[in-house]
Amino acid sequence: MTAPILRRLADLRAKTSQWRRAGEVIGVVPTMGALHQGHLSLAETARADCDRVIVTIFVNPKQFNNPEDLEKYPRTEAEDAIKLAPYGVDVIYVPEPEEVYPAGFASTVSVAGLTDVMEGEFRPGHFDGVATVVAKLFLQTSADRAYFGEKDYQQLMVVRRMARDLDIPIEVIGCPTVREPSGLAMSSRNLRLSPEGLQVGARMNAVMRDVAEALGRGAAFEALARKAMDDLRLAGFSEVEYLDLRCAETLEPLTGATRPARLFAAAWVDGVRLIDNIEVPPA
Ligand SMILES: Nc1ncnc2c1ncn2[C@@H]1O[C@H](COP(=O)(O)OP(=O)(O)OP(=O)(O)O)[C@@H](O)[C@H]1O
Ligand SMILES: CC(C)(CO)[C@@H](O)C(=O)[O-]
Ligand code: BAL
Repeated sequence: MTAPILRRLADLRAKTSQWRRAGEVIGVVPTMGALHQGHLSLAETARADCDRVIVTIFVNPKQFNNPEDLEKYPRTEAEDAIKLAPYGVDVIYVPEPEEVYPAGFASTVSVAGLTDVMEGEFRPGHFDGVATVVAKLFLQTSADRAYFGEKDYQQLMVVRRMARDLDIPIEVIGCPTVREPSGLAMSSRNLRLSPEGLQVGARMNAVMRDVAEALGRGAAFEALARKAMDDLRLAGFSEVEYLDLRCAETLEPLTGATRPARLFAAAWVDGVRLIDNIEVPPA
């Protein structure tokens, strides 16, 4: 059975206050819809972990630095509800825009430091939009636990910092990236890739895995990175925005796999911006 779709905060609160009174643990999975197996894996984990599960679907205009990206973002609400049916979620919260940003809305949540690099650098304003909407969704749902994908690893770190800094009593849980058999990280934006674009996209993870393996053998990042960026362009990416090796805990840049390290990339194909990140074994 498909879960009820609630569009009004008052209706959501009627449910959550009942659940809280009964002492039930509430989990939330925030999404922008166009659900795929990556999102569904978050719903599955939340279902196994919590008494009540809320999936939110809201295409948040404040986090899109690129108007064309916002306009082309896929919206597939009816299919999304059907895809969620087997996962037994309790409520799908699809707020009307004015439930999130009522007239006169004037506040921004901004996380410093972690947002200076990578996605923050190439998508100005993006993380202010994410932190603001996620803070609102945490407070609106009054969830005890929130589930985010490691595919957006920097976002996961930003959201965790925001919740701690603002004393929002919620545990932010990171879940592994779900991939296509080709290695391509599942993403709603993949829907906009041509068959050739899908093949190019898959090369991102393959190139990253080669770099991670060489780093694990003790190689220095600088030379590897230059070759890997060339490889990505040769594979068909029209632009490679970054290929960075960073500390998995602080996001500081690293020259080799000397600390818990992660490799991050962003590149364009078919006019679509793809991102990925993977753990790097210690050298
Ligand atoms: N392949 C994936 N594996 C695990 N979690 C994922 C995956 N893709 C997205 N998520 C997570 O789902 C949540 C909602 O993400 P979102 O709706 O932006 O989907 P998306 O596929 O990342 O879309 P896009 O990146 O194109 O905006 C986020 O926590 C995100 O990290
Ligand atoms: C967390 C999120 C739902 C906030 O709009 C979005 O950034 C996403 O889908 O990853
Ligand atoms: N996947 C993070 C949301 C975004 O790309 O805007």
